[in-house]
Amino acid sequence: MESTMKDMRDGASVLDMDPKCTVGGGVEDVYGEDSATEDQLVTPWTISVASGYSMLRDPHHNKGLAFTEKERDAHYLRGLLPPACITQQLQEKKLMNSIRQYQVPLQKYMAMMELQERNERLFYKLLIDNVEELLPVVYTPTVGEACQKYGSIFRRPQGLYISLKEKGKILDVLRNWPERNIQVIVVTDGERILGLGDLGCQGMGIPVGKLSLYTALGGVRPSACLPITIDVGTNNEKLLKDEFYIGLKQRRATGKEYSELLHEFMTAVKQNHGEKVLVQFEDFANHNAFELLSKYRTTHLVFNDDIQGTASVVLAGVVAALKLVGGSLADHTFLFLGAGEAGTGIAELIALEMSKQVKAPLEETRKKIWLVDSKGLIVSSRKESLQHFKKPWAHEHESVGDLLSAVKAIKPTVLIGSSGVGRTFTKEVIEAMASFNEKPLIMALSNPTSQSECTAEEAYTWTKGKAIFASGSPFDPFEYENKIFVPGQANNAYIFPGFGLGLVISGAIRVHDNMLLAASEALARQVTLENYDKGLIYPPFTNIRKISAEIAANVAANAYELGLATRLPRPENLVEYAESCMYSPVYRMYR
Ligand SMILES: NC(=O)C1=CN([C@@H]2O[C@H](COP(=O)(O)OP(=O)(O)OC[C@H]3O[C@@H](n4cnc5c(N)ncnc54)[C@H](OP(=O)(O)O)[C@@H]3O)[C@@H](O)[C@H]2O)C=CC1
Ligand SMILES: CC(=O)C(=O)O
Ligand SMILES: [Mg+2]
Repeated sequence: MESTMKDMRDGASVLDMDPKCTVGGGVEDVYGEDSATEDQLVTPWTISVASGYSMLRDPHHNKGLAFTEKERDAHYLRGLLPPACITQQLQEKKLMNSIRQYQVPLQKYMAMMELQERNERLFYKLLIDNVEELLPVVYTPTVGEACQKYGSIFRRPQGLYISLKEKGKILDVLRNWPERNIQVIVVTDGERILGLGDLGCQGMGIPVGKLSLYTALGGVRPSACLPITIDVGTNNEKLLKDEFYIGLKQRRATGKEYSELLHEFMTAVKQNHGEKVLVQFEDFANHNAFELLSKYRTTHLVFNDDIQGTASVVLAGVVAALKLVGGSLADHTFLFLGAGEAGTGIAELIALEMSKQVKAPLEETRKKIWLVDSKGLIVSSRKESLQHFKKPWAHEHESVGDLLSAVKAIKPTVLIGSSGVGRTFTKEVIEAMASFNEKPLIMALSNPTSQSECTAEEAYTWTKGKAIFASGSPFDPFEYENKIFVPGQANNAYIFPGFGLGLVISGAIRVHDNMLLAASEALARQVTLENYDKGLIYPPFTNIRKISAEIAANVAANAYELGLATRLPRPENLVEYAESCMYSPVYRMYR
């Protein structure tokens, strides 16, 4: 092989070589791959210089028709592109026109993924400039369907797959990733993908989607983002029987086998990427999620989006809603349907904020918060049999078996859905909320749209327009009795991009609960009077980069106060500093 390479460098023509080396119509079997028999090993050579044809195929550098005349000359692009030179703005217009032609959301998703693989900057330009329109395409709800069908829409692998097969070799696998300066990893094991359950290896759509938001909404460079799926098998029978399933066809590893693999992963991450890489756990089932978070929060920079990010975004919405419904946090009574990661995570952060505000112990403020799980209201008589994360919520009360009875018994002012089960806020439940509340706050957090506890239309009509409503997946504005109601989107996408940016720019080495409060506070104060007038408790996503910079600055400030920041000296103006660090998708000019 070496002599062949040398001949090439010395200018020997491919045609001078043994013509028998060429098969299947090819004329350049420079590396002898075609001539190798099937069981003969060959080296998969790659050309790494970004110029000419390879530059057009490289999504980090490709600009398509936006390459200027000068660039076309300088980078061997003449003839490889049609003559027209157009601007990035025109490319954007053309692509938006074409994406809008697709009627099926999954087709839009695939068009966006194809763009991301072809021209990364254009992908991010589109996403940033059209965020309200494209968020439901690259994120919830469409990403849920994409994960369900990942096996059949899968073209090129995105992200890094670490399966049980890689046990003992995870550090090597991490080193296979082409980028070196990773700042944020989003990792899932695919067991609780949105409210869609165990999608195994096909859950990869989630880390990929979350990280595109890290870049588009939070300004973290795409090359600093690494999506990872850990494949320990799946208990999804349908996938196990699917011949096109892309993951390990075995039931999920549990216990020691699971925790050893995860430990090897966490150790290798720190070894390969250092102390300051942020690992965001995403869509793990709750029987692993809480344990992973508590195990690694003291040794790594880790954050569980479903427990902590969701808590921060919901607290912000509730605090903002106080301007509409009145009273302080401690004046309200909360009832959750769903006592898992999201439910108990939110409950704990609300109780923490309340305890800071009223200077009362957490044990006291928790009493303002009630949760219902699949077995009914969580009460003290159930304590022995409850999972550990539910125990703090087992208050004194008689048994209550269902949500409607719980609503009638507790009379909450705020009703939060985090069950993953669609249409569980029935007409009776919502009417009951409206019967004893002037303005009931109703949050249907479950994703995707099919799992939402109720629709915006149901919340507004069943409360006769009294509800303040927000949901995890977006709903269109709804007209009721000649008034337009605009539902907010209570989704952790408001928090994690800015939160992560704040950790990155301050060089934080650990996540502290106060940082979640800081992020929440920064988000709540972005809601304007104009937003409130429309019934919104979150600012629109159109301003998300500004919002993310504010969140990042607040989180970073907190990291400095707590002595957890390593980027010294502390920048004077953290908002400006955060903004200056944010990735811009505008094309760079090439020399
Ligand atoms: N909007 C957002 O930003 C976010 C939304 N979510 C959404 O929240 C949902 C739940 O996520 P997560 O908390 O992680 O999931 P978990 O599996 O941890 O928790 C689900 C909870 O819902 C309960 N539950 C399930 N079915 C019913 C039912 N029919 N009636 C009453 N309770 C029920 C479960 O009860 P039991 O414990 O008895 O099994 C469990 O307590 C998902 O749909 C997810 O997409 C999650 C994170 C962020
Ligand atoms: C939004 C999110 O993280 C979830 O639904 O799991
Ligand atoms: Mg999630």
